[in-house]
Amino acid sequence: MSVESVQLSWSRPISAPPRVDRVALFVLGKGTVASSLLAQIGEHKARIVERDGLSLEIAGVCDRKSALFVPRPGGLDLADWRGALGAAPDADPRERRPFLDGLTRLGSRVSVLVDCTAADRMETLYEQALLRGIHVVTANKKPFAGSLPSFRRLQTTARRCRRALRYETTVGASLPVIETLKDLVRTGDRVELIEGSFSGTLGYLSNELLRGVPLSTAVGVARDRGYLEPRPQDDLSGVDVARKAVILAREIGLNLGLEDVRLTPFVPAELLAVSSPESFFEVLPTYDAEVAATVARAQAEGKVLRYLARIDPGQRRIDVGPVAVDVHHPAARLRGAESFVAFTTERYRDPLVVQGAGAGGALTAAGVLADILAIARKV
Ligand SMILES: NC(=O)C1=CN([C@@H]2O[C@H](COP(=O)(O)OP(=O)(O)OC[C@H]3O[C@@H](n4cnc5c(N)ncnc54)[C@H](OP(=O)(O)O)[C@@H]3O)[C@@H](O)[C@H]2O)C=CC1
Ligand SMILES: N[C@@H](CC=O)C(=O)O
Repeated sequence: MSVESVQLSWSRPISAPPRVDRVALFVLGKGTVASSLLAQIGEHKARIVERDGLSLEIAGVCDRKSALFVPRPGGLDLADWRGALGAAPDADPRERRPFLDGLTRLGSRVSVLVDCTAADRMETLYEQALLRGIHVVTANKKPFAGSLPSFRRLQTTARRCRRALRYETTVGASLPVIETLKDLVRTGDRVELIEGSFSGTLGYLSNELLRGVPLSTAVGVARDRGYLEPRPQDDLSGVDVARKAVILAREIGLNLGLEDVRLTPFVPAELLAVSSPESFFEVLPTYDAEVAATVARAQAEGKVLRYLARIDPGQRRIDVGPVAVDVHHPAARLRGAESFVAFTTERYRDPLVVQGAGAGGALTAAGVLADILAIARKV
């Protein structure tokens, strides 16, 4: 290369205006996580343009009943997205393909389907998105803890289509649990044990029960703070923790599913038989005394009640349930809605521990946003 051509190629980027790439998002859900995500995008949009050269545009948003698609540069006006969605026509949640096609037609540099629901059978929609060149970011655990063949097919489709499928927030909200585990596996470490307290909600409830707060009161506060699953029975049955454990187990190559988890619920089984969330909240106070007595028994023995998960790859075994731990146990020190995940590996004989608040709309939304930005910055 001549001196002249080097000077030319240097002078161009310095004088050119910084490039801004459009990132089109289609958001599923308008609940705790989705609404925090839209608020955060609205608040940080200008800074993200300036710092990362990325213009995040909401091309569409939907709930169970309606869907709104805004096929114009700039996307949805975030000042009144709720009103606009409220006025949008009804749309069958099983038929989202036209929105995916619309998203690809926008011609943005990056398109992302963002799932902030806990809906079943989203695997099909994710595959349809990936096949159209759309990346997927999701907080929904079900597609990763459900049918093993569907989960593996999804991973293969993402790889084949060279599109990202990111689900960091499915375990520990915005805590860097999944990427940490992926890095251990990618770099050839051997995971010997994964243990921890995977539920922000159950961590919070355990702490409140220890302070003498009735279960029903504590669950009400957890709901108001946005910690609970859309179906609170999923938290209190331990199924939400079991899903997280299955997700982590599959990351280390274990072909296990929910049916393999040895699960003991957080609350008496009869309470979990109540089907709707509304009736669940009604009958909850009936169980306050029984749950308080269990906590008191552990306290009388100088122990602390925690809800823990343990994944033992050697035994191909997952255990999830309440454990009365010694006061020196790492889980005994957790505060508020904190979670922790400890990885014992060939390299980390003293476990590598990820710990911090593990639930809540703002934190989870920040994790979803981080996943979106990680994709857009790479493309
Ligand atoms: N809250 C938290 O701390 C964390 C949550 N998560 C996960 O994030 C997801 C969302 O949680 P959260 O925001 O708290 O739940 P919410 O109940 O607040 O919101 C769920 C939203 O999903 C919408 N929805 C349900 N089914 C569909 C569908 N088929 N198509 C479009 N929209 C649908 C609901 O619509 P409608 O409004 O019509 O009912 C609702 O707006 C869950 O999977 C949860 O496990 C993950 C980590 C932490
Ligand atoms: N309900 C869940 C939310 C995050 O996954 C929890 O409390 O951990």
